[in-house]
Amino acid sequence: MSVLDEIIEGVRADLAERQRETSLDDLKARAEQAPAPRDALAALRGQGVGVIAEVKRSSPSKGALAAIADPAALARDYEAGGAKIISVLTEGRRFGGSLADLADVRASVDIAVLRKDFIVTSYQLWEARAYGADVALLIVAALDQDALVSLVERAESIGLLPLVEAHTEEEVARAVDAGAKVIGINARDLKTLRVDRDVFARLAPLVPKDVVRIAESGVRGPHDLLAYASAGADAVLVGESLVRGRDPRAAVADLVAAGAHPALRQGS
Ligand SMILES: O=C(O)c1ccccc1NCC(=O)[C@H](O)[C@H](O)COP(=O)(O)O
Repeated sequence: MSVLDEIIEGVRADLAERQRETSLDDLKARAEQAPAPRDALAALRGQGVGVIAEVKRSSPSKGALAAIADPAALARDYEAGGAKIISVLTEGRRFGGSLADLADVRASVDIAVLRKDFIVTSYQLWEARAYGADVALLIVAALDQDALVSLVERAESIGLLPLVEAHTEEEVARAVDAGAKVIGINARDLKTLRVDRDVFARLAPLVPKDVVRIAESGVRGPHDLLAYASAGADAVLVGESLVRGRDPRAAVADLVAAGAHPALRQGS
């Protein structure tokens, strides 16, 4: 069984527990009460190469990364540093996250928030919206094509922007066929956990020009942002280097400054 399969097995077990506790109707009612979605697509299409800053306590590849007692305070630092979107890992077993983190972060910042999890059912999309997410991650490798298409449509119908994540040529083609407006290319192979930053440069040309391209994983500092930008990234998604650093606000600001360089993209 691959790491991704193991993660999803745990996600399904935890999901079954939550589904026993909260009916879909109750979840939909909560989603109705949630604050209106923020326009993440406009943010991503704005000037410069944007930064999506992640709240990440631990990971399967690195184990414990940072305690993060107050995810909302970290998110406010990210926002003050100029992040365009906050990513919140809500998977509990391997990443130490929760839906409570998502709600806390969303209530504490004025920018859009991504639910980063292993979404396999529409119930999780309703959860994402109910707890305040504006964007939801859909991982192509975790879904068959019918499920991917249906989750992209369902996400959009309830006001979530789907960020569709691909790792291979075939997965990029599936993301495009599913109608993704935003495609993330993850440098981390979810089967081996190896990070290969060159994957982005190889796959980005396969993404149509009108689709936002996000480079995910492996950003250690401005030099990696600039490399991804020169390969066509509209934004980068950064976790580990921000949560491990001493000053997350300054680290985001350094990335944002690099992404605002006049030689890079000027928005669409
Ligand atoms: O981070 C992991 O070890 C991991 C393992 C298996 C599935 C997903 C995983 N990470 C999720 C992510 O995609 C990253 O958190 C995100 O791209 C940020 O990456 P980084 O800046 O390298 O922490």
